[in-house]
Amino acid sequence: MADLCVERGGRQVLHEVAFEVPRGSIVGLLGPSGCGKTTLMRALVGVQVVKSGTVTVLGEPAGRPSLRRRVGYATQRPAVYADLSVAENLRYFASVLGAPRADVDRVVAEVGLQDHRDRLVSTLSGGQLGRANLAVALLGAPELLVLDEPTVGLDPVLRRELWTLFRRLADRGATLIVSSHVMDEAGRVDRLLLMREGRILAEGAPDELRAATGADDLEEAFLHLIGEREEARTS
Ligand SMILES: Nc1ncnc2c1ncn2[C@@H]1O[C@H](COP(=O)(O)OP(=O)(O)OP(=O)(O)O)[C@@H](O)[C@H]1O
Repeated sequence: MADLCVERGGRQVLHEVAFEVPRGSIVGLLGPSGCGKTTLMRALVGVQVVKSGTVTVLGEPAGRPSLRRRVGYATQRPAVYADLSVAENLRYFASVLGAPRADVDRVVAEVGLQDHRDRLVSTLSGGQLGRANLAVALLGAPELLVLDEPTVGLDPVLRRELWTLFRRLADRGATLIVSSHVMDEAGRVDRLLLMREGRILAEGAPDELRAATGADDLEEAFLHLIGEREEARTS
């Protein structure tokens, strides 16, 4: 991604964003609410109108039809049908995506919804709903997974299970871009992109960011970087 600028509602919400993501790695997109994480992800999957800049995904311009089956996207707001069961949703999306039917069982197990597969989506809890939404993105075993806050509303045990799943997928060669505003999750990724106000404030491995700022934890490192930026702006 190079020099990406995006305007929404007449206001610039991404400013010259540039970064590269190594294949087979998990990259965390971290930043406060409204900093532009979702907009950035939308640009990656090719559903965001961009003002300028280039977005290349798996060697092709973002949004190419040929990328549809190679990129999985889980939006923050669940995009599954409330009046269908979990399995019915997955069978439907599998057929739309041309994914094998056997994938339905695989993804249900991966997100831990085996006991709820025949429940109507409208009767699921928030965490179960989020996992059903995530399961759709896993259909067809895409090479790139773009996951917008996939662990929101989950208890710590489920969050840990999902991160174990993300790591397993990366070990199998998938690339994952995962957004979060929970700092304690940030340590689980290979690389972090710290965002603020539509800009990438810093990027690097969690340990590198901690070392560079002399901070004990990532929250402190983030605050340190913001402080540095403010100082540079006012001096
Ligand atoms: N449809 C829209 N029209 C106008 N402005 C928008 C629209 N969607 C988002 N924005 C603005 O763009 C900016 C970036 O929003 P975005 O959703 O990308 O942030 P985010 O970091 O994903 O936030 P959150 O963590 O709360 O989801 C915000 O200032 C937001 O108000």
